[in-house]
Amino acid sequence: MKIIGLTGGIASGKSTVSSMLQGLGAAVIDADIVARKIVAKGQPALQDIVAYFGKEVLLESGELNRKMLGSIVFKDATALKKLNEITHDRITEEIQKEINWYKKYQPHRVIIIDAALLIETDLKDAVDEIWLVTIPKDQQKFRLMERDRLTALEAEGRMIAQMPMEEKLSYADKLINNQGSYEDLEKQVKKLWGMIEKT
Ligand SMILES: CC(C)(COP(=O)(O)OP(=O)(O)OC[C@H]1O[C@@H](n2cnc3c(N)ncnc32)[C@H](O)[C@@H]1O)[C@@H](O)C(=O)NCCC(=O)NCCS
Ligand SMILES: Nc1ncnc2c1ncn2[C@@H]1O[C@H](COP(=O)(O)OP(=O)(O)OP(=O)(O)O)[C@@H](O)[C@H]1O
Repeated sequence: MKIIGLTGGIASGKSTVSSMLQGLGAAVIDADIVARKIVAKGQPALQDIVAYFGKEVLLESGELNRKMLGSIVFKDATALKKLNEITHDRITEEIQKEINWYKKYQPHRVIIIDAALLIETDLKDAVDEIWLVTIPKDQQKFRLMERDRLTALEAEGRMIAQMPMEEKLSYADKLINNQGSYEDLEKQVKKLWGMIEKT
């Protein structure tokens, strides 16, 4: 079983690529979904978040107010660092558990770990290969603003919270260029999938 780390900046197209790979037969673990799971109501990570950020970051239901926490951390590097300290080890641990579950109960030839912060965290050590989705900054910003209905300033805040793409290049085993159409993207994904099938 091969474990591939699929990474790239926010809104570069990772989820689009991972759903294409899922269609071709890969199992996908999405770090954003895992990140939601570990801050669910009653989880220790949520208690740590409330202890640091205060009850204001909770909705009336007692769940995390993600929009509010996002608006705090993506314009305050110290707050983001604290949130990362609370969440990252727990996310990596949960992903490792999910990998083990797949190995035991539902073996797949390929598992994709879809994670924006794969290189920035210990997750890079859990994968056999790193695939990087690349996109020019302007296009990334445009797609991010469109998808999440963000202002230019909000989009920039999220983009600069991540390692620049140029720095990620040296970690990548394969590059996927998402500058073109969905069809261009799918062609590249199918080609990479074909290469795995041959190994
Ligand atoms: C700040 C939070 C509450 C905002 O929630 P929201 O629902 O608005 O966004 P969502 O979780 O869907 O993330 C969207 C994208 O933002 C980017 N992002 C998320 N967290 C971070 C972070 N800590 N640093 C940099 N970029 C991040 C990623 O590209 C991610 O795909 C949430 O992102 C969070 O809890 N982040 C900390 C956990 C984490 O690092 N998750 C990313 C795992 S790879
Ligand atoms: N080739 C493409 N042409 C046009 N739009 C695209 C293309 N690829 C992706 N998109 C769009 O760009 C946006 C970002 O893509 P996607 O959600 O896959 O990014 P992501 O890297 O998973 O983001 P995140 O880091 O937030 O999880 C989405 O609205 C998606 O539909």
